[in-house]
Amino acid sequence: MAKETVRVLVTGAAGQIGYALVPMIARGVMLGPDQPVILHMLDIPPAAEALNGVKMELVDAAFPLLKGVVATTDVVEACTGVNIAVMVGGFPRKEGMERKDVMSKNVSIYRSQASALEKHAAANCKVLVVANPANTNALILKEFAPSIPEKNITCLTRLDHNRALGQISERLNVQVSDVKNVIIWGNHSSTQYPDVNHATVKTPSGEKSVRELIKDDEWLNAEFITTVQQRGAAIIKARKLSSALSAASSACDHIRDWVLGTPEGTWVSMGVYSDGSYNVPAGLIYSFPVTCQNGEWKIVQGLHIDEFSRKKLDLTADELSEEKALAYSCLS
Ligand SMILES: NC(=O)C1=CN([C@@H]2O[C@H](COP(=O)(O)OP(=O)(O)OC[C@H]3O[C@@H](n4cnc5c(N)ncnc54)[C@H](O)[C@@H]3O)[C@@H](O)[C@H]2O)C=CC1
Ligand SMILES: O=C([O-])CC(=O)C(=O)O
Repeated sequence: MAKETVRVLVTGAAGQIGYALVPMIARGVMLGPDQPVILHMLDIPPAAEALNGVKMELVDAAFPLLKGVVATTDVVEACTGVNIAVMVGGFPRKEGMERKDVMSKNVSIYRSQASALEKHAAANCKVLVVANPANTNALILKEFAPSIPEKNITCLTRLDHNRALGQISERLNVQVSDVKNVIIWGNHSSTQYPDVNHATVKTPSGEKSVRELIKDDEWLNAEFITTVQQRGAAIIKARKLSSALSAASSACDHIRDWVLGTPEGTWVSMGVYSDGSYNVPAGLIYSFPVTCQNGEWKIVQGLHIDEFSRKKLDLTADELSEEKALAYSCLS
């Protein structure tokens, strides 16, 4: 039997991530090759003409799974009936800025869009915030949409997770698909902690730990971590624009695994509302290792956290607490 059509909202759809993301969704990369979709695309009036151009290209591409396109600058029309909301709209940082430098502009957008989603989205709508500062925008969205269950509001750290997999695979000269269970803890910022202590690689002689194979703790505890933390800035330096295709692809990975489930024995990183696991303060949107089943994520429990890691988990939590305070000061 054909599946019921799913409505997917992409905000900031005329921007560069939007341009990479909407064709992926229309091709089934996000929700599967048998899932029909209707795309809702929102942008602001100065981008209306460009947004219409994206809509024209979607029509021209004749995607079999694409059952309709709503392209609008009206937030209510954009949010009405959506099952999945990917929040990309906002102001990206430029070279030399930290992600929190775009705070005041973006938190006020997320506050107003929270209300529209709360009132008009489908019940049980799943929300992924991509726009920076991603964790804090998601927290603001959660606080100003109290009737959306907190488990439905997440932010993107899958790009950082995928970057960590990529660095390990390059270093070991193995397929990226054979590396798994890295963890991104904390903020989608330069304080995030990419942790390989539980990561493994599939080898012809079975699964081996990444530390055992790399045999270079100095590299793993320093250069590897800063490379992943600074990758966004490195892309901006190289492209003069922030990452787009990798962000779009990772957003698809995030939603796909959330909706369709993570493979047995594999976890992924998602920014989710902290329940105090691993002594991370409750009330922050913090990136944890999660597994997903039946459309629900669950934080992986019981992983050993050594002293080095503990400090890093706390440092990025402290930054998120500061961001939360700063966001509230921008709103008042
Ligand atoms: N979490 C992550 O891993 C990543 C996050 N990002 C963030 O994603 C966001 C988007 O990046 P790009 O697509 O490169 O930026 P962009 O500037 O190309 O596109 C942003 C779009 O949002 C639109 N927009 C602005 N205000 C809006 C509003 N109130 N409602 C709807 N649309 C609005 C703009 O008109 C523009 O079309 C940025 O905040 C960027 O920093 C980027 C890469 C990775
Ligand atoms: O660095 C930026 O501003 C864009 C981003 O979030 C990333 O590439 O991780």
